[in-house]
Amino acid sequence: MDTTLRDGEQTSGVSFVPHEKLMIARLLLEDLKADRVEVASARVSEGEFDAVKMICDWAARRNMLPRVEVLGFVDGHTSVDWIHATGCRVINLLCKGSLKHCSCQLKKLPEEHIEDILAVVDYANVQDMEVNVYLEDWSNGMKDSPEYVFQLMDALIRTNIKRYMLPDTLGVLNPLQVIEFMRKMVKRYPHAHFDFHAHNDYDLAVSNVLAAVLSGCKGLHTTINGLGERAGNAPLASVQAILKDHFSAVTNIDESRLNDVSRVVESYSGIVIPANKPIVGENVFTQVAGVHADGDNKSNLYCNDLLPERFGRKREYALGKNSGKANIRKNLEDLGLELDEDAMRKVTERIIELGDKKELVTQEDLPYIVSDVLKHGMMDERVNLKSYIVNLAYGLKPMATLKIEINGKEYEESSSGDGQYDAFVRALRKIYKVTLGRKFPMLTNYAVTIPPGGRTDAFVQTVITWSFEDKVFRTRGLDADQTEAAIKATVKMLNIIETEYEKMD
Ligand SMILES: CC(=O)SCCNC(=O)CCNC(=O)[C@H](O)C(C)(C)COP(=O)(O)OP(=O)(O)OC[C@H]1O[C@@H](n2cnc3c(N)ncnc32)[C@H](O)[C@@H]1OP(=O)(O)O
Ligand SMILES: CC(C)C(=O)C(=O)O
Repeated sequence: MDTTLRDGEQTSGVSFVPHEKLMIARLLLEDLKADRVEVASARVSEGEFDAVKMICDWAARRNMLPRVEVLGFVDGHTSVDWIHATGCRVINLLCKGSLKHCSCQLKKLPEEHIEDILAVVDYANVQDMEVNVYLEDWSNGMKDSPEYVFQLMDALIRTNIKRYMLPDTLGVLNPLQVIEFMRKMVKRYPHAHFDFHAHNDYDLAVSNVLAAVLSGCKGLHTTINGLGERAGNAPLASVQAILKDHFSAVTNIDESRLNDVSRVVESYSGIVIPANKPIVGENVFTQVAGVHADGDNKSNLYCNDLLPERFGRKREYALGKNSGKANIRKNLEDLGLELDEDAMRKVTERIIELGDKKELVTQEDLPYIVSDVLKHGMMDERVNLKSYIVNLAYGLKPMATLKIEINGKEYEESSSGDGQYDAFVRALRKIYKVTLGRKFPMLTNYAVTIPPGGRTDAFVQTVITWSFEDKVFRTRGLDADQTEAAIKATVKMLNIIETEYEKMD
């Protein structure tokens, strides 16, 4: 069960608007094929009600409604009515799984809490709703008050509750404890369906999920990118990969869509995926060391079962001070370029030199480096920025005017924009789209790095990611001025796409 839209939204700073929730629910159910999704908590807000209703309307049209779940509270009729009115037919009832929570938060005796839960379950049944229950703080319950957990379970097991969802609410368990506690539950209630809900406070969420699987638990809760309260939940991508590769488990998840869905959630949540996050991080399929690239060239010696193509990704070979000839050869191959041994040595030396100065070298930089090192016109520049002015004035919109030569012809254009670079790109877009009638690439990411040290004259590196037709590529600009660095990266992009325009013409 994926709970990106409920626990994932409990990540500090994350709030999805209804159409984003609907889009993510569709991706989870239709593209990734998650078995179940928890999309909200009841009573939260009007916006949340609208979002759940939109998701349920959509799911009902596709016969997926039983796969949509909403968390509700032990509050008489209130949560059940709220959820029922959205069209959702599954309530995940938040019950207290430790004596401490029952007595300190609800200020109830166990018998009173059980009575309240049974009343909600009865009412949900009358409304024809399926009921799952959370035993919130179950992990501490098993440590400190197991007799309470069993008293609760003994009462609930006599009802038609479908699933018992066991959360490690504060992420305090280790895998050995998960095995011990989960086995106790399975032994005492052999016919019950248990879900396990991990939290990552000790970075053990994924390990704990696997321990739960080994101990007889039947359902797992995950989120995209591991979003969730505090340190988050178990990330779906990692759990899926481990289940398949280490346990030969079969799930319905379509791995090839994991990366795309992760990117959508990254963008809607605003929580950037760490570059080293397994499966979906930017760097995890990039070999850096020259020895690795060499081994891959000879016999894929540095590849494991996590082949990037499984997840809709591609292996890359970084360029920098740890590069050897093999990294460079791999990148040249991708560009359809070939160099002799001497040229190869010179280009390798230059890349190492740049890497030593902390400069990032992208694949798109390679033709320029080759051209520069070999002093011949390999990189024939068909787009030249002749002149430009960008200005910033208090109280006025930034303006840009530029003159550019494209395939020997000069064009001039001006535009205002939300910032200097935005004005520059708008002027450029006018030339490409209006004057030349061409498509213009979409800027999908813009990353600025400033070396530490607080110097205002330091070089700024701007790396822009573009998407054009079915290609995604990055260009880099380096300058003491941030706007100029971005403009340099943009002109590199324009030269790269010239060949694409040629193919289209
Ligand atoms: C571990 C988890 O992730 S639990 C996730 C639960 N989900 C959420 O909290 C969703 C977001 N929450 C909200 O929008 C709000 O907190 C609401 C609408 C649920 C309640 O809001 P408020 O009425 O303002 O109460 P508030 O947030 O201050 O306190 C929570 C109340 O719920 C009660 N409560 C706690 N757990 C439960 C439960 N399982 N069932 C019923 N009531 C509960 C508390 O005792 C407290 O009641 P009190 O005010 O009578 O002391
Ligand atoms: C909703 C609750 C049970 C939860 O997310 C948790 O306990 O971690």
